[in-house]
Amino acid sequence: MKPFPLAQVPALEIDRVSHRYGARVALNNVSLTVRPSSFNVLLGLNGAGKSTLFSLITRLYAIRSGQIRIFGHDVARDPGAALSKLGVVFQSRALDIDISVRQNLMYHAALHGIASKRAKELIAQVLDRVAMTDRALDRVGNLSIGQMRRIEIARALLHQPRLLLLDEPTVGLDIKARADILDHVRRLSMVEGIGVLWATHLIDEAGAGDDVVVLHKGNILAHGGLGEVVGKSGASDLRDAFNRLTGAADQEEREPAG
Ligand SMILES: Nc1ncnc2c1ncn2[C@@H]1O[C@H](COP(=O)(O)OP(=O)(O)OP(=O)(O)O)[C@@H](O)[C@H]1O
Repeated sequence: MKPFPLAQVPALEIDRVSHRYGARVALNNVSLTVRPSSFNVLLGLNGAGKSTLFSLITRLYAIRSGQIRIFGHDVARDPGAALSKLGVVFQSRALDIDISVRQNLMYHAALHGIASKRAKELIAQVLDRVAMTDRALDRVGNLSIGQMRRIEIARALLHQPRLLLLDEPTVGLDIKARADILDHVRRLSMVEGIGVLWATHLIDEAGAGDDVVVLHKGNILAHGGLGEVVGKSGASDLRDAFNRLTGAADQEEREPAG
């Protein structure tokens, strides 16, 4: 990973975070950093711990071990300041399908305490960012799944967050819609300087300029630029690197040292 300029506070810092459900360890001493203006692909198979990590970052679950900071604000101690900088697109559907796109966004703006006049300006901006301006008055239920995803992204951007988390945002989308959404969010990170953490099990969603985090059974196995992760594991491409890293970890689990 590129070093931080001294003045640049990380968008997200996860510092030695662990989480258990009863006896099951879901996250084991996880540390990772997301820089502003960077696109980070959090790669993990089912059960890797991606959703658990997102639940801790968003305070759905209490952080029992370790620390999480958003632009330097500790999520546990200073949640208001930390969460005001955060936008989230969860796996589950977040829109009311019986009302229009604009009504959904007005409702979300009201939840964030944004006054109606300002909300209208922000809604125009976010719809433009996801190329959905012409659908503002449509009932959400009439949109395709890909278009709904774009509106969910617009909704997450409404309060102008500087860090955006997306949990498996392309589930259920066809190849074209997937590529479009990836492209939109990559552009947001580049053009607007938003730090993005994009959780997926789809290896081909990681692109050449991205940072990659490999999470497997609650452990971070690699974190860095895509080229660096591939190079360090002696692999030919990211798929090969992922298979080598997770295969070696599984082997170690079967044959613990000592
Ligand atoms: N509420 C819960 N109670 C008990 N175990 C849980 C609970 N939620 C998750 N787990 C376990 O914690 C581990 C991590 O799950 P998590 O949902 O965070 O993974 P994930 O990477 O998001 O997977 P997926 O892609 O399938 O959603 C798994 O072993 C899972 O079975």
